[in-house]
Amino acid sequence: MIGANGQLGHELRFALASLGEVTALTRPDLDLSDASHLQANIEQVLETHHPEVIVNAAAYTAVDKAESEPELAVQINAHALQYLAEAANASGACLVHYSTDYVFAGDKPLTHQYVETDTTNPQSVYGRSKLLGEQLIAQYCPKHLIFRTSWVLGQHGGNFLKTMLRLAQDRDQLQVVSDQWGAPTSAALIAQTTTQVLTEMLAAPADDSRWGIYHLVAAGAVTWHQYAHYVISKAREAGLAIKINPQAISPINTKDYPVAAIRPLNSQLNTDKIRQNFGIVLPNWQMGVDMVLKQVLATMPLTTPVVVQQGKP
Ligand SMILES: NC(=O)C1=CN([C@@H]2O[C@H](COP(=O)(O)OP(=O)(O)OC[C@H]3O[C@@H](n4cnc5c(N)ncnc54)[C@H](OP(=O)(O)O)[C@@H]3O)[C@@H](O)[C@H]2O)C=CC1
Ligand SMILES: Cc1cn([C@H]2C[C@H](O)[C@@H](COP(=O)(O)OP(=O)(O)O[C@H]3O[C@@H](C)C(=O)[C@@H](O)[C@H]3O)O2)c(=O)[nH]c1=O
Ligand SMILES: [Mg+2]
Repeated sequence: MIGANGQLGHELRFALASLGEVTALTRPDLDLSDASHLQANIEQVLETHHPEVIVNAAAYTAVDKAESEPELAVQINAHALQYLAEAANASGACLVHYSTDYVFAGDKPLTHQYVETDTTNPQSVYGRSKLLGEQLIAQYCPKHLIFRTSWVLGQHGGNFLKTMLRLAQDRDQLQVVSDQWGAPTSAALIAQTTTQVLTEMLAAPADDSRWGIYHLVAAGAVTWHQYAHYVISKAREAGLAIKINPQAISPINTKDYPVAAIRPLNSQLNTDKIRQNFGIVLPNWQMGVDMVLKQVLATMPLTTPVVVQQGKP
């Protein structure tokens, strides 16, 4: 597994262990930005470990920063994957990879979800780099699984949930966009589902029609504003010293939150394909958010909830 120190990488370390021995590689073990040595380095890694499955959880994920360093984002999220896919294919290994809702423009009506075959049209450097990565993997390694997910949160690494908890402790005002819709999806859910699909596919022939691309997101949809409100309210109930009153989290439009990269307004991904091919029914986004919130709060100082005694003057 590559990218073992990311949000998803941490969860994959645990989940994949049920399939066999996991080699968890981090950036110093294999640097995907090292274009001139990458092909040789990948071959070396494969010769050393002889993996049956290569899972790539490494990526350039800084969406706004990518706008100012597109070459690096495209190297890590796309060009590096051509070597990986070629080497996987040559060795007979299958390649598992992750992509994003940001490959879509997000201009579909909000009453509709994106399906795997919908036309892609990324609006950001990050989205374009991830789309090119998908295409290179599909071209160079037919035995692949690409899981498109969205709004990932986990115990380890940075994410929106942690950002909101930090801001809610420091500020008494917050503005959060309320016109982008998607599904927060926990890294643990992605890792468990990957393992479940892989368990089946490792027994499948190289030409099984189920290799390919799948949407893998929690069920339901929220705006970032609703998500922030949910997390901050729950953290306050749990005893975190929240400065902001949840009523002071203001919904704003995307156009009033100027950032470098354009995000999709509709990030809703349809998961019928993974259900039809593998019988996997994904839980609501709240389940993963509650779980991660509990894990994150366990690392923070909480005030003892005030016990109100009843029946006394
Ligand atoms: N985060 C999200 O909201 C979403 C993520 N995805 C996709 O899911 C996958 C996992 O994302 P997530 O776990 O959140 O990402 P993280 O940003 O948490 O982790 C990415 C990992 O990639 C590693 N990495 C970055 N550059 C290189 C490099 N040059 N060589 C080797 N490793 C590198 C990082 O290493 P280091 O720890 O050293 O920095 C980090 O451990 C990615 O493919 C991402 O595009 C899809 C939808 C949403
Ligand atoms: C911190 C903050 C963000 N926002 C907005 C900006 C943005 O539209 C939205 C989410 O902010 P983030 O910077 O966390 O979002 P972003 O980094 O774009 O998250 C994306 O990451 C990549 C890797 C993916 O693949 C996507 O699925 C998605 O998870 O909330 C506010 O409105 N107010 C705030 O105070
Ligand atoms: Mg981000």
